[in-house]
Amino acid sequence: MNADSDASGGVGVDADAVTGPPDGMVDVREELTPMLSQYFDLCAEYEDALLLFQNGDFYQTYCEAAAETARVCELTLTEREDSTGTYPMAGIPVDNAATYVERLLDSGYRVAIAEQVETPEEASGLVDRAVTQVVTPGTVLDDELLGTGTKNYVAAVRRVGETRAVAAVDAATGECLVTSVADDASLAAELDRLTPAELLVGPDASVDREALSVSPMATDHEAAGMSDDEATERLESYVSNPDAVVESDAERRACGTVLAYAEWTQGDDGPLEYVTRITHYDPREALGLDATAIRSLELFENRGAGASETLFSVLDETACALGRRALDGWLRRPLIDREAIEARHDAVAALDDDALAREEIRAALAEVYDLERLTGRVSRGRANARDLRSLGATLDAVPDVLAGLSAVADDAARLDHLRERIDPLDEVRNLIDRAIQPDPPVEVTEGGVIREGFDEELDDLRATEREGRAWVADLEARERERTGIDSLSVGHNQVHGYYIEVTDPNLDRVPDDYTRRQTLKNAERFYTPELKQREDEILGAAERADSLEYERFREVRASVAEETDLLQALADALAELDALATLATVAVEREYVRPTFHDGGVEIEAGRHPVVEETQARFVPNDAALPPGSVTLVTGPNMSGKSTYMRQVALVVVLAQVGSFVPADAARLPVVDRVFTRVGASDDIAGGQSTFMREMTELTSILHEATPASLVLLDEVGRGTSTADGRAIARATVEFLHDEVGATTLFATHYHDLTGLASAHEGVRNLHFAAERDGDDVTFLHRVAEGPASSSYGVEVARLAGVPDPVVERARGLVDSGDETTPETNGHDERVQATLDGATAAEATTADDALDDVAATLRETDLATTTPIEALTLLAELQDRVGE
Ligand SMILES: Nc1ncnc2c1ncn2[C@@H]1O[C@H](COP(=O)(O)OP(=O)(O)OP(=O)(O)O)[C@@H](O)[C@H]1O
Repeated sequence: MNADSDASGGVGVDADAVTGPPDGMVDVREELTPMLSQYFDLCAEYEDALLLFQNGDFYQTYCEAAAETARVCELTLTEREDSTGTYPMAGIPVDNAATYVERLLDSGYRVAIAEQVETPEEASGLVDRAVTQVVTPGTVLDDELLGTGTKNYVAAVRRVGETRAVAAVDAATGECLVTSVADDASLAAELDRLTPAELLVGPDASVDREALSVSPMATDHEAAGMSDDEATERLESYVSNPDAVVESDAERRACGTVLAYAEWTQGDDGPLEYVTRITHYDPREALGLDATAIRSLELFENRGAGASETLFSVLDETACALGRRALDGWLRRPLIDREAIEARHDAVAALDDDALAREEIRAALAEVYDLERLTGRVSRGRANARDLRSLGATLDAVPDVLAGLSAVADDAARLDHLRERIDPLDEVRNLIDRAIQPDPPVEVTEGGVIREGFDEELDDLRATEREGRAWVADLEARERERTGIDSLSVGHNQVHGYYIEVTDPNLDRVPDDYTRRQTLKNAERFYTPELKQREDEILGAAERADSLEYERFREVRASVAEETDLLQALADALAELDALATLATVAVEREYVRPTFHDGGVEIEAGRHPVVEETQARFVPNDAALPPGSVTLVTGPNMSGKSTYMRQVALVVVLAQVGSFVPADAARLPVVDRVFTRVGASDDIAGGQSTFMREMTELTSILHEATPASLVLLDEVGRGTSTADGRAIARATVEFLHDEVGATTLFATHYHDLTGLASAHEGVRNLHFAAERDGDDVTFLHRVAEGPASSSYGVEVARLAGVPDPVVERARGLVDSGDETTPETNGHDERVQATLDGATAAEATTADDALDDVAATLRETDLATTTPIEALTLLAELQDRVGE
């Protein structure tokens, strides 16, 4: 059904041999013992999952699945004997299954967990087992397996006509999103942005997985909800009026499919109660950042060796997990609605100004647990008493959050809105506080969960139990006195319960009402009718109290679950507040300023790179003034700061639209619709495609998709091919962007002659970075300046490095004979013009190639580490080459 996924569902090893009914049992199917027969059936029912079969304290696997589980989880492979034969067996301890399940997931398996759904006492014969959960990469619920920072989506893609719809569910929080796009490229971009852990592709749709930069597990699932009717029905079990949520049949089907699958993974017993919000969004309502841009701007991932700082890590001063995920989402989808952006700026400004209120809010938010996921667990009936306590503690913090929020001096509409939405849910809070013990055990069936005073019947039972135990505790003293045996003792063990122990020498003094219970080496153990009766009372009361507690606990949990909607709304509001307070904190700590918007170009005063400035002892701020639609060529030696500059411009733009203040002294910006990046070939990770091919593919999408409202960063386009071709492509690209696209562009290049384009095109401008001498060292000032870099900056750097004058002069002469463009004159001779016009004579081409060769060598030479002798040798070599 899933055209794109391979048969193994993305699993690395031969998953079919591991999942499904074990081959070794097929022939003896009818003779299997009832338990193995049950195992066999469940394997057959969940054939694309590795089945964990609970047997007491262990989840067992058999046959090939056992061998694979033992291998992946590094467990011992044992055997199980049965009348039909001996089967390999591997067991995972139920108590810490999470880490093993994680390993299985990492190895590409989905894991079906078949639990005992009745106790051996309840069972008549074989204990009943059922799959209560299928753990898949996209539907993991266990906190231990989920990072707190990001959402974990399972997504489904469906297509009707040209409409490709994507629906995604975050199973841990119940968030459900749906959207559509009109072509495959936008589909890939949207999936890249969602970064689903798991992907279902409907029979009507296709996804080019090669085009994705994420690699979700491909799921080939016979989900219901594939037809329009089924999907509608499925959707109606979540929202009463699906048409208010979905905008097309494709979206309806995508929602139906993803919900059906999510239900299946949760044991397939009806709608998931915690999925209360199905949100439709339009990708065009967010600033378009595709995976390439997210990667090259290092929003979440640092690509430098050994470096770990990213834009997210610099910003992430969030107080709680809710805020962390909100901030992550904001960074993936900056806004494009100016009003909405400014509303965030207003809120950040208000929080920025009021340090006291801000810190009060943040201190209160630090007490907030992961309310989104806790609520998910409560409504799934999976929360334990500790979870309820954490939920209660979160609600306890809410009045403080509100107090802080009310104290904020300045007005901001977003903050007002949050004040209205943040509801301490007093009833829920009181209920949890009254009902649940402050520090309850993990197990909810063994007592110690419900507080005294909450339930009279329970209190009575506990009192009976306590009195009984007190009576037993005093028994030893009483019996010693009655019998006169000083060594008499009262004890308890699991097998025999309470007993009175008398050592052999004293046995003649044992009273008549003692009944023998157990004989030891040097002593006898007895009970009395009264002790027996008390014991029964204690045990009876304890047992009834435990089960009553469990009952009460479930009632409390169910009434909290009734408030799922409100709890989720509260979680959303706290998340937003944390994200805003974080942006305010970062703005204060790192001296960011509030940007303003206008209809002109990008105007940044003393801008900084938010990440590089963190790692650089002295970061040099730079201005940027890019008229709308201009193409700015950035030249300068390697390591002079070109990439950093270009990225910092883009990051300022992105941050501003996230709602953040920006690292600059001032910024006036347009609202940008998309940020495109195409960075140097050398930065590419070797993929299946040749780097040049990849570079050209990326360039194609930029040239097709950029609009006059886009910001484009191009770093050394054309580098991956021959110099002549590369230069030609670079020039044609500049011209096309300038003449046809009109996107504001920053273009870093080593093709020096491109800088001549500035005189022919009004919108093409030059900026450069230069190097200077600092004592004996060459230093890069990292300061941007008008005009192109000197055509002979390599030679210039050689001079600064201390290469002897005659050599420098000779080199300069050689370069000058080819190209005399300098930053001062900003001119270009006829030869350059001829090259630009493409009308180069064969003779000139040969000379060009030699010069290109020299220029390339000069560029690649790291002068900072070149000794004078090496420089001399190099120059001699260059001279030879030009001489030829
Ligand atoms: N404005 C700045 N202030 C201080 N240090 C800077 C600044 N800009 C860049 N740097 C430092 O210089 C290094 C090189 O910068 P960058 O990578 O931007 O140079 P580049 O000109 O793009 O080089 P290449 O042409 O090799 O790609 C950076 O890693 C950073 O440490």
